[in-house]
Amino acid sequence: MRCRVKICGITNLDDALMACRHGADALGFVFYAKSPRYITPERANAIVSQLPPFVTPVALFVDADASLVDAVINGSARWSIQFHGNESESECLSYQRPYMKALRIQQGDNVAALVDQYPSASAMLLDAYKAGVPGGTGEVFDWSVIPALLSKPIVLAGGLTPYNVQQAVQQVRPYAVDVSGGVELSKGIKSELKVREFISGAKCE
Ligand SMILES: O=C(O)c1ccccc1NCC(=O)[C@H](O)[C@H](O)COP(=O)(O)O
Repeated sequence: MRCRVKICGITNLDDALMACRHGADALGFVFYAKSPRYITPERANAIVSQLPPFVTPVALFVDADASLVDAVINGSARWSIQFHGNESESECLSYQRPYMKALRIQQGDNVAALVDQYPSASAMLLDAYKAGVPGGTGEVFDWSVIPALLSKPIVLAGGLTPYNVQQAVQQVRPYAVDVSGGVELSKGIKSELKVREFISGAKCE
């Protein structure tokens, strides 16, 4: 089964359409004000309204107020959600949208038990842990801590690049891979060459 690709931290229409042209399956939009990839709900919904079909926009939050989540998802029925903070399953479920829950993995974590805490999630995103940095760290975690069989599709994230994504896919066999910093020219601005190479490397059988 081919590995799907989410390009995260989209901040402008040109990068969104470029990623779609190269085969991105999902685009991530960061609604966390401290991130250099932060985008307003209005700008994100303007981009989403111009996306081609068969690409999923993913709204990314870190322990956000319901008012912010609603301001984003009420702008389009296409939104899927990624909860990247300490959100409980009941909070994630309350928005009645398909969602992924991100887990920031540390050595010694019982990954299977953490995944099982979100039975209603459509997938679990496994990311690197860095104290004080909720995501977009650019750091890889030890993929060997990921059990071969888990109760949910896995989206692998954290420090992926065009140079390590093929190894990541072959070792972990995730449902999808996710990248933000590894395909950028600068924070929030994507490199077409890196995006093209990343997607090519991720989707090779
Ligand atoms: O991308 C961000 O700036 C970010 C900030 C705060 C919370 C989450 C964030 N990104 C979430 C993602 O899904 C990233 O793609 C993921 O953390 C991997 O980032 P990177 O290591 O830069 O590829």
